[in-house]
Amino acid sequence: MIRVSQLTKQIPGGPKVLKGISFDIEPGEFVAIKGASGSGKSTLLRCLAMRESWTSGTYHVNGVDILGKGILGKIKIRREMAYLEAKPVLIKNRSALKNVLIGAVGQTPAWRRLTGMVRNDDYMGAMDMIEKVGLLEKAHQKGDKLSGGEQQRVAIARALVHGATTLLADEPVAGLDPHAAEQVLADLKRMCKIQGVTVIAVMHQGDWAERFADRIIGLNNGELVIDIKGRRLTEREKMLL
Ligand SMILES: Nc1ncnc2c1ncn2[C@@H]1O[C@H](COP(=O)(O)OP(=O)(O)OP(=O)(O)O)[C@@H](O)[C@H]1O
Repeated sequence: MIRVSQLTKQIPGGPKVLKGISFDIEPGEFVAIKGASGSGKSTLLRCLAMRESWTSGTYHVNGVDILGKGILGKIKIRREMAYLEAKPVLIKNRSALKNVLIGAVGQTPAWRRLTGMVRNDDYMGAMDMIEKVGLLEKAHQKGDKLSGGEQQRVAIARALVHGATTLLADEPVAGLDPHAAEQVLADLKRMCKIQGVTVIAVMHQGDWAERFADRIIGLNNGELVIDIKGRRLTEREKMLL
């Protein structure tokens, strides 16, 4: 379980971007973060990924005090949680399969990324995951020949093959056409349901959050103003975001 208590983020000499945010997230939940531009969504996600320092608050993952553990806490987060950017960074001249096998920066040793060397028995796991994200027929296509949605699905497969149990995705369907966006979100949902993967995704545009997420957390000016499960936002709640 992910337990965040009183997370505050003050930019030195600047604004207080997050103001006492608290929530618990169970394994296998698909949580969407909504809020207007500048409300603090990306900062919250980066704090969960430990890519941004916390000004105050406590952060427990499966009972481990992440902030109390210093660098070891950061390593645990990097190992167990994958941060997916809106535009995933793939190695352009390597196939989807190689990209999944080699892993992302921070997940895989540099020598392995540079040489592209992989163990034979890793292939099976990677192909399984590529099949789960519906890209079996594109497994040997080069990274730069994949569409935006396919690249995002390779990034999801890559994160899961390398042991991530939580995906932190910042606008994973931004810039995708509706069909591709639907495929990416359906993949994420399937991973939650079948594999028990936890997904926390910034999804402000359209009604994607209502359609795919189990739960919506809403931010307004750095404060958590909405936390609902299993239903759509009411008109009044939409006005808060
Ligand atoms: N390093 C920083 N220095 C100064 N201000 C910052 C910094 N990081 C974030 N902010 C400010 O904090 C606020 C929240 O930023 P954040 O990127 O988290 O918002 P967001 O909700 O993700 O916005 P968007 O939907 O536009 O991406 C913004 O007003 C932003 O300008």
